[in-house]
Amino acid sequence: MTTLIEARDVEFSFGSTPALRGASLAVDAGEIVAVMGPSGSGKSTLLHCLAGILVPDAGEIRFDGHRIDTLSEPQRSALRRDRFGFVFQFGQLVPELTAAENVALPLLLGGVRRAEALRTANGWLDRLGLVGLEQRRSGELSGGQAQRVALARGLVAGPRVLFADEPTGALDSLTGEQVMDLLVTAAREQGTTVVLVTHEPRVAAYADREVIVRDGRINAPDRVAS
Ligand SMILES: Nc1ncnc2c1ncn2[C@@H]1O[C@H](COP(=O)(O)OP(=O)(O)OP(=O)(O)O)[C@@H](O)[C@H]1O
Repeated sequence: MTTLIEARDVEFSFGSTPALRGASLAVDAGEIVAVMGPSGSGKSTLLHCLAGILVPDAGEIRFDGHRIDTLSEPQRSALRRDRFGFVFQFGQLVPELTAAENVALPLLLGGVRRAEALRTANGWLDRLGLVGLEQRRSGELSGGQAQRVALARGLVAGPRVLFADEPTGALDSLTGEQVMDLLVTAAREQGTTVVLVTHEPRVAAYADREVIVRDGRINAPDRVAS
């Protein structure tokens, strides 16, 4: 297996509050990893460092063998746009845009023409069971529907890595499991690597592997020796 994303001895503080205190983790290409741990242990901060949103105070982050923590903000922003997809707890759809336009957004930002971007977006909405809702705005969707739109937007550009931070956190358990089913199926079909932050064991059970963050460190061995 090839390591696709790696954190080595990563430290990060918000002012005087340490959030990561020497976190190390390696995720293989195509792997689905659930990051678990108590509230405030550093899960979201770790995800943000792995995704090049936050820059660690110390340690290294590698994507595909290359350091990303040393890149400039425009370079990291381009990397996020071109290689990574994101799904957050509250879909964070743009309320003024339709479902199809929301899904098309990453393609439009990547320079794809509008008609083609919307065609691809509609294909994803279809795949995630949202036919007929293409023209709805986020205020006209249920929580589960909005989260499926957010998932479509996270996957539409064919990212190498999907970063999902509590993607089912705002959903009831049945709707959450439907979203996880769709997420895992789509990721496996595309070979997309997934880093999933969750505090719900039922959600983590969809992953290939669980790691536990405690006090800013990865507590469990991040890999079972084979
Ligand atoms: N923007 C911020 N400003 C200041 N402190 C922060 C900020 N974000 C997080 N922290 C602190 O950093 C530590 C780690 O937070 P983080 O959000 O990574 O934890 P988490 O494990 O994802 O928590 P939860 O499960 O509650 O979402 C906590 O002590 C938190 O209070």
